[in-house]
Formats: sequence, structure tokens, C-alpha cells
Amino acid sequence: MASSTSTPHDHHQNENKFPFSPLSSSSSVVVVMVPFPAQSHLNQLLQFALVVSSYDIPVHYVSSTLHNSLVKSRTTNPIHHLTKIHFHDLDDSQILTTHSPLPNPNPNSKTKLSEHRNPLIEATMRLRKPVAAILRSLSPTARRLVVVNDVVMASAVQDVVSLPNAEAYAFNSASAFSGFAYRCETMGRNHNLPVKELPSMESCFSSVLRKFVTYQVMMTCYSSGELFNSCRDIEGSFLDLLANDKSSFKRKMWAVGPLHQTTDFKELRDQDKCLLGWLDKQEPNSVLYISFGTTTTLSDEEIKELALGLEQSGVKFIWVLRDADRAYIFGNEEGRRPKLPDGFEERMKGMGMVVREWVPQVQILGHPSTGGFMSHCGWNSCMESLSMGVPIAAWPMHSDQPMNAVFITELLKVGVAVMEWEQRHEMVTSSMISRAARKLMASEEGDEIRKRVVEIGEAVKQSVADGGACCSEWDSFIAHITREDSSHMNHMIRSFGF
Ligand SMILES: O=c1ccn([C@@H]2O[C@H](COP(=O)(O)OP(=O)(O)O[C@H]3O[C@H](CO)[C@@H](O)[C@H](O)[C@H]3O)[C@@H](O)[C@H]2O)c(=O)[nH]1
Repeated sequence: MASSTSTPHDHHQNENKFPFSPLSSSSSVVVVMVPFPAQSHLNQLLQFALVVSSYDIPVHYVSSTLHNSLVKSRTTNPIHHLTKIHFHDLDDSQILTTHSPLPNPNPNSKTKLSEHRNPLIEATMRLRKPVAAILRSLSPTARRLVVVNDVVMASAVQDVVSLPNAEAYAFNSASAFSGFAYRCETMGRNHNLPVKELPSMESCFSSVLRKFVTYQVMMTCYSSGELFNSCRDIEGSFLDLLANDKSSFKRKMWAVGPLHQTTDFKELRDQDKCLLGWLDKQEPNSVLYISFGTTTTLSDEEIKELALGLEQSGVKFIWVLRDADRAYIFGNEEGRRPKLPDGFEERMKGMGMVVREWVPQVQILGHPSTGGFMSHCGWNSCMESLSMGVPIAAWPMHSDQPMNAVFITELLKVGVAVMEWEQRHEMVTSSMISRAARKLMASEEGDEIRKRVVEIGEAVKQSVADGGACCSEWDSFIAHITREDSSHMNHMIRSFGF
């Protein structure tokens, strides 16, 4: 285990080793982020780490060497911003079973659940000890040690209860809406929402994932509060429902999102400039962006149908064609190179681009030529799209995504469905793709949908501006964690002789 402030370009660890210097006035509150080791969770807590450190509070970020490198290499932030964060690189073998080869994503899996990541889930259960060692080492350096842990890392930070000056806050990287819906289902309560039907947890999660999430949520019982990467302009009513729900135990809650809008961007790579350059040449709202996040692998058949559907639709597109992240993401073994129909890329010259690399999604969604997003409805993608005023063609794959798709299409009415969840065992055909693409990009209904989402995007932009609702939530969280506690106040009163 090592502690470092290295950048992605500087992989050697620096000399900043444990133990830290004892309590000083400048380190009265120290924050420790404990993310779940998967890209879309790691990145949210890194963004939040930067928010907290902008208040001049020391922030530590704990993950494996591998996952720290991953999140640093993919961040949209300028690299020098990261030097403010103390990264703790846990030995990879504590998260990855290096002895047996980890499975690759399976394009032909009957369900879209990324079961190749199960070893990662099991491994996070082994993190209690190394995380506890870090917390114990940091505790004496602070008046208050604040742990912000991904909800699904609650078991790893449980030793917070044994430290007299520590408290934990559970960070939800999924939507408040899905959180509310799952609580209703788990407790057998009626949700009373104006939707056709909500997808059951059983149909969305593998049993391994269901058990894991349920256990972790139970372990948040000692949390002092909850954080959501969400905002009131998008999920206000669900944040309120959760805050007033008896299952929340009147814990404090903050909606600190959308976190992707909080930072400057780093310099783009040449291939990214080329993509954005192509967008510059297109008409406003004319391009459909297609991406399914980091946990979805399409089968050869699905890739063929999607390609043909895009071709039939006549809609311009940028398609990120990548498999799910492998568990050992920087491994040497060659991943699959998904195959497109013969001559597809040749025929689509000028109409669309297929990209197999990591792309700057937030900048693509923020480009005026991007008029729609075909998405699996991962929560990051939803937040990024809505806050940029881009409507969604929803093709959910697993986990919270089917729930988010209902939220987008039926409640907010800012998207169209590529398929209904009941059809999940059937092939999504080229005509379904083409129909959804045309409805979103070239129909009156699509224009209405776009108007609604543009309004949401405007409201979100205002909320992240200085003095907006999002900034007030950050201020409120920071004020809470830096509050004077009564014992400290008594000490001050005594020392000043009052
Ligand atoms: O080439 C790429 C591909 C992805 N992204 C980013 O990667 C993230 C993808 O996140 P998300 O849309 O949430 O999808 P997943 O990676 O699938 O996220 C997992 O984590 C989410 C948060 O808990 C859940 O909502 C999802 O269901 C779960 O699959 C987004 O920030 C994208 O901007 C890029 O920047 N470039």
C-alpha cells in the first residue's frame, strides 16, 4: 500500500508515506473517498473529491493501483488538478485475483449483466482491513475524519464506528428515482407512480449483484448522511420522497450533482479533436451519439442490427463501439474487435463515424450538432445528456438502467424507448433501431421531446453556476462536515477563559 499524489503520467509513487503528521489546525477536517472499483463509480467520487478539495480540505482517495491509474487516465479534468488529491494505491492483488485469469466480457451472454465482473464484487468484500488501516492512520491527523464511501462499499468502511472522530457518508452513484423504486419493491410498498410498470429487481440484477447490493445498503446503517450525484431540477420530487421516507432514518441528504459539470476540461487528444471537428461541420441537432457505457457488450448479431438500423434511418451518427471494460483493464491479452457488416463504414462515409476508443462523451453531448443520444441509460449518461439538453433513445441493458429508462421516457418524457423491458429476451432489430432514431431526430414528437429536455438543461446549467442550487448543496455539505462539535466548542470556551 502506498500513498501518492502522482499524475497519470507519473506512475512512480512519491515519498508521501504513512503516518501523516499529527493533528494541526490546517487539517482540522480530512476527507477520505472510498469508491467502488469500476469506472463509472470511480469517476463520480473523483469529481466529488475535486469539489471538496476546492474548499481547501485535504482529500484522500483510496482504491487499487490499477483503478487509481484507470480513473486518472480517463478523467476529463486537467491533470494538474489531480495533484491536490492524495491517492492511496492499494495493492492490486487485494482487489484482483491475480492467480486465476479473470474472465473477459461475454458478448453471447443470455443476459446483458456483466458477470465477468463478479470476481471484482467478491474482492471488494476483502477490502475492510486495508481500508481500516488507512482510516486508523488518518484519524489522529484530524479533528474530524469524514469518510465518503460509495453505497456499495459500506462494508469496507465499517470500522469507521471504532474511531472516535470519524463519520461516514454514503454516496449514491445511481438515481434517487431508482433508489426510491427499489426501496418500495423491497418493502412490498405501492410506489403510486404514474407509470405503466416498473421493472422488477429480479429481472434487472443477477442474484450475485442483488445479494451484494442488498447487503451493502444494509451496512449503510451507521452512515451519518447520504449524498446523491443528482440535482433537484432533474430529481427533486424523488429526492424529497427519499428524504421523507422512514427507511432514510431522517438522515441528512445532499444532492451534489451533476458532478460532471463541475470541472474544466483537459487538452483533447488528436483523435478527439478530429471527432469534435467532424461535429463542427454538421447541422445543429443533426447527429445521434450512440454509446452503452463501460459495462455492456453487444453480440455480433446486435452490432449488425444496430449498424443496419442506423443505415436505414438516414440519421447522422457517432457510434462508440466498445466492449464492457475488462476486470483487469490494462491486461496484455487482446480484447475482441467487434465486427461490422461488410462495407458498412465505407457506405457511411460522411454520414457517421464508428469509434472504438474511449471518447470525450461530455464534450460530444455538449456540442450543438449532437441532437440525440442512444444510450443504455447508465446514470452518468442520463445526467450528462439531460444537463446538456440532449434527448435519449433508451435501450437499457441491466441493473438500474431499465428503471432509469422508465424515468426518462415515462416520467420526464425526454426520450423514446428503443425497446420495452418486457421485450428484453427478443432481438432488437434494425427496424426498431431505425424507428427510434427517426422518432428522436426527425419527427414532431422528437422536437417536442427536445424542447422539454433543453429546458431541463438550462435549469441544470443555472444550478451549477455560482450561487445556484448545486453550489448551495456543496456549501451545505461542507458546512456540515466542518461544523464545530460541542466538545471542541467547550475546549475553545475553556481555552479562551469564558
Ligand atoms: O467512450 C466513452 C465511454 C464512456 N464514457 C463515460 O463513461 C461513463 C459511463 O457511465 P454510465 O453511463 O453510468 O454507464 P456504465 O459505465 O454502464 O455505469 C455503471 O454505473 C452506473 C452508476 O452507478 C450505473 O447507473 C450503470 O447502470 C452501471 O452499468 C459516462 O460518464 C461517460 O461519459 C466516456 O467518457 N467515454
